[in-house]
Order: sequence, then C-alpha cells, then structure tokens
Amino acid sequence: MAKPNSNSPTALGANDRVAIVAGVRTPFARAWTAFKHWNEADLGRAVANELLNRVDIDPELIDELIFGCVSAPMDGPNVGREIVLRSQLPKHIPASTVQMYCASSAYAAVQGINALLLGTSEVVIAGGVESMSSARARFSLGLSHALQDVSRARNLQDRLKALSQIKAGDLLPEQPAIEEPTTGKSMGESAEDMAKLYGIGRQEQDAYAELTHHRAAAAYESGAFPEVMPVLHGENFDQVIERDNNLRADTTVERMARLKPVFDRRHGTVTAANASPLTDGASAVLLMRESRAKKLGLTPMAFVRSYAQVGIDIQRHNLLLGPTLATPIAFERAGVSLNDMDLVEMHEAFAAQVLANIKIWKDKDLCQGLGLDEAIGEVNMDTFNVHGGSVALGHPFGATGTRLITQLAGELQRRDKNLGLLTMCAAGGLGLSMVLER
Ligand SMILES: CC(=O)SCCNC(=O)CCNC(=O)[C@H](O)C(C)(C)COP(=O)(O)OP(=O)(O)OC[C@H]1O[C@@H](n2cnc3c(N)ncnc32)[C@H](O)[C@@H]1OP(=O)(O)O
Repeated sequence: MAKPNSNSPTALGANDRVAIVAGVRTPFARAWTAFKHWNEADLGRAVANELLNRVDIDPELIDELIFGCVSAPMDGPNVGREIVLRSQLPKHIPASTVQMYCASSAYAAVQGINALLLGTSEVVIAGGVESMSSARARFSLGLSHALQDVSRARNLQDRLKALSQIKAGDLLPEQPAIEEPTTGKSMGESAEDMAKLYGIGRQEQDAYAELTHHRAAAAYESGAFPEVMPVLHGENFDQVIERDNNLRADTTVERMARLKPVFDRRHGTVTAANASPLTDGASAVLLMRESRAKKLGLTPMAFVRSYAQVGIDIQRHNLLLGPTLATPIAFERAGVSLNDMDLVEMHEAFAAQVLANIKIWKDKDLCQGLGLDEAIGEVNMDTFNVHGGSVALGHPFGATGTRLITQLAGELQRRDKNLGLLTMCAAGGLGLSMVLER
C-alpha cells in the first residue's frame, strides 16, 4: 500500500505556481443519445476550439496538447494529435494521448503540470474525451488470425485453408466490456463488493443519488456551470444540447426504490439510478505558470497546490478505494488536512463508492486497516460535491478528470474560497487526488 513520502515538498512551484486559467466541457450525454454521431477526435476538437475562443490567447502560444481517452479509436488512437489536426490549433503543436482509466484527463493535467514545472512547455491544453457510442465490437482473436492468414495467402488453396480454420464461435463479435482483466470483475460488481464490505445500504445509496441529481439541477438553474458549452447534434447536426442529459431534476428516492439491482440481481443494491451511466463527452483546461498568466493579462481560476497518484493491489483490496489512498499523500505534499478544505469534489463512479470512501475517511480503524497512519477526517456534506457529480452529470471516462478540475476551480473562484480537494478512483485500482488553491 502506498505511504505518504515524508520528503515531499509542501507545494508545487511555490514561487511561480501552475495556474488553471480556464476550463470548458461539452454537456455530458448518455451513450447512444445526443453524441451518437460524434467521434472522440471531433468532441475533443469542439472543446479545444471553445477554449481558444473563450480565452483571449494566440493559439501560437500553445506549446502542447495532452488528452486522456480510455477507449481510444483504432483508426487514430492518438486522439490528442487528431484533435490538433482538426482544430484551430497550429498543426505544429505536439500532442499526445494518455490512459489512466477514469482518471485519464486528470492524468493529462498532471502531465501538463509536470511539463510546466520542468519548463519544457509554457502553455498547455489538457483534457479528455470519451465516446462510448463509438466503441466498436471486436472480432475474436481466432477470426482475426484467420483473416490475416487469408490476406497473406498466396493462392486460392491457401486462402481456403485459412478460412477453414474459423470455428463457429470465432464469428461472435466481442463487445467492449468494463471488466478488470486481473479479477474478471466489472466495476459495478466491485461497487457491490464495496457496499457489502462497508455496510452501505440501498436506501443510503439512493438518497445520495437523489442529492447529487438535485444539486446538479440546482447548479444549472443558478448558472454555476458556465464551462458547459452548447453542442450541435443529431443525424444532421441541427439540434442543440446545452445540458447533461442524464440529469433528472425530478428524481426521487421513492422512484429509485422501484429499480432492480443490476450487478447482483438477487442480493445487490447498485442500480441504474445510483451508478454513473455510460456517457459521451469531452472537457479541457488551459494551464500555464502564474507569471505567464500575468504577462498575458489572464486571471487564473485557481492554482495547483499538490497532487498524488496511487495504485492498489486489487487482489487484496477493493479497486474503488483510490480517494482514500491518494488523498493523504496529496494533503501531506500540500501541508494541509481535510479540515482546511473549503470544498471537496469526489468522482462518483457509484453512490456506494462515494459513501464507502467517506465512511472510511472518518474511521481510524478502517484507515489503519488500509495502511494509513490515521483517519483522514469527517467530510462536511455541505461543501462536498456541491453541484452534484458523475452519478447525475454522467461520466465520460476520459473526460471526468478535467471536468472535476474546472468545476472545483470555478466554485473556489465563485465562493472566493481558498482550498479545495478533488479525488478520483479509477479502474485498475488507481487513484488520483489534487489540491487546488486560489
Ligand atoms: C472508476 C469508475 O468510474 S468505475 C465506473 C465505471 N462506470 C460504469 O461501470 C458504468 C456503470 N453503469 C452502467 O453500466 C449502466 O448505466 C447500468 C448498467 C447501471 C444501467 O444501464 P441501463 O439499464 O441502460 O440504464 P437505463 O438508463 O436504461 O436505466 C434503467 C432504468 O432505470 C431508470 N432510472 C435510471 N436512473 C434513474 C433515476 N435517477 N431515477 C429514476 N429512475 C431511473 C430508467 O428510467 C430506466 O427505467 P425503464 O427501464 O423503466 O426505462
């Protein structure tokens, strides 16, 4: 289990901090709905262009674009580069695509932060995108091998021989799955395990899901999501989506109670309502050092104080514990504690995962059982996910990280507050936490 590194600095680039200057995102759309006809590179292009249009900055000043994408398309897996080639950005800008499962765009931001601290880039666009609607079913390996043999065959006889190797089962397409290759368990099954292990009941999960939907709906009404851009959609791109379409302002615990559990149909508690949905969308942030922002006359939303990443042995521990393991390290690096946080944003893969993590945070024995020295502390729900989270807004895997960075930075700015934490679990037992300051 990862332990805080006591030699860590207390803040990143203390004399010339890394600034989050701006952030944008598309509305998040349930898979196979509004963005059915969009692909990853075009969704990414839309947010990159919007960022350039909103910030008064010469595109020539962008040194690098880094994007996260979990399910990268086979016909252009470096989505970042495809975005540059399709956007208003100058084509000479280098671009890359990173993968840290659900934390991918937060990790893209980390890569950008590191480049700025090293001085290898001065202005970075970091973001992420996911299009579950574009995820393709694959040929089986047996069929792929046979088709390769056919294409290499020199004569009709060899071609027929290659084709004769194909078994009936090989013809079945393999659907993209959200399963851990190591454990064979889906994310939903891990959420069920977590709910059972930490005693998080169905009612508690549904009540949390109701809260997150209602908060997100209220946030739209109060204008708290200026980062959300309108996007054209539909077969002829003649309709406009302006808000996340998973959001249900009218959802109630009573309605949710009627739903059957999905991942453990007999004894489970995780349902379509208390899980984040499969989602399409993109988000991006503009990063630069404080001094650069000042020179360009730009007012940063917030600065990066620290970050930390962890990996969990998922054969011993639940894979959705990332927030519990990564947060103490980010706090120690920033020289702060939970009590100092004005706002906390936790990615909501599932209501059960959020509730289990915050239950562990306040319990010394549970924290020590996971190798931590002490309890992290008790979360104040009035300052936690104040505008809702992934269960309501949706969770395009590659885009949630920079959605969280923008949302937290924006809310710190609006409330004129000083410190905020964002924290994420990710598949593979990964976790990423980041402390922002003003
Ligand atoms: C680190 C990480 O982030 S891991 C997380 C990774 N993400 C995941 O694993 C994704 C998990 N989610 C999923 O796989 C899917 O969303 C599922 C399987 C849970 C649900 O998928 P679907 O069954 O397609 O959901 P669907 O939208 O059809 O909803 C099912 C029903 O619940 C209802 N429902 C959903 N949400 C609500 C709500 N908030 N209130 C009331 N009813 C609701 C729907 O109306 C629908 O009802 P109907 O059958 O009468 O039409």
